[in-house]
Amino acid sequence: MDKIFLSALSVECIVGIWEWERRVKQTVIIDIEMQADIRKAAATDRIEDTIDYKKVSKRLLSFVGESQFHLVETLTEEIAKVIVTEFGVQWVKVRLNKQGAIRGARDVGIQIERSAADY
Ligand SMILES: Nc1nc2c(c(=O)[nH]1)N=C([C@H](O)[C@@H](O)CO)CN2
Repeated sequence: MDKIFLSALSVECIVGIWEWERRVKQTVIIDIEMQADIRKAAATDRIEDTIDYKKVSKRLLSFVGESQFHLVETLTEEIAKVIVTEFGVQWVKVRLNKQGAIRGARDVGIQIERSAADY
């Protein structure tokens, strides 16, 4: 399975369950893997024949940056739904890291895999 990946996309957003987190944006770091058959685009050399990862990154920067979810679970799920439903991706893996959220731990977050059949 060919994949297009986008690693360490850093976005500031409102995410958290504590009162201060509803007012102060925090940084989440997002890793994406998308199933993609890259052979047609490789043969035609046309961006129209593949998933434009720039468009995906711009959409995620906007969606996540404007989001105000409480749980990282909800934010991660909604990111996967945007990618599958808006970009015609058949399978996606999303890993969301809320770095620094837990004292003594560098990383904490969620990793999910979703397919078009899930929506
Ligand atoms: N499973 C989860 N546990 C916790 C979350 C979360 O989003 N999912 N969030 C928090 C706090 O917002 C924390 O990130 C900041 O102190 C705690 N537990």
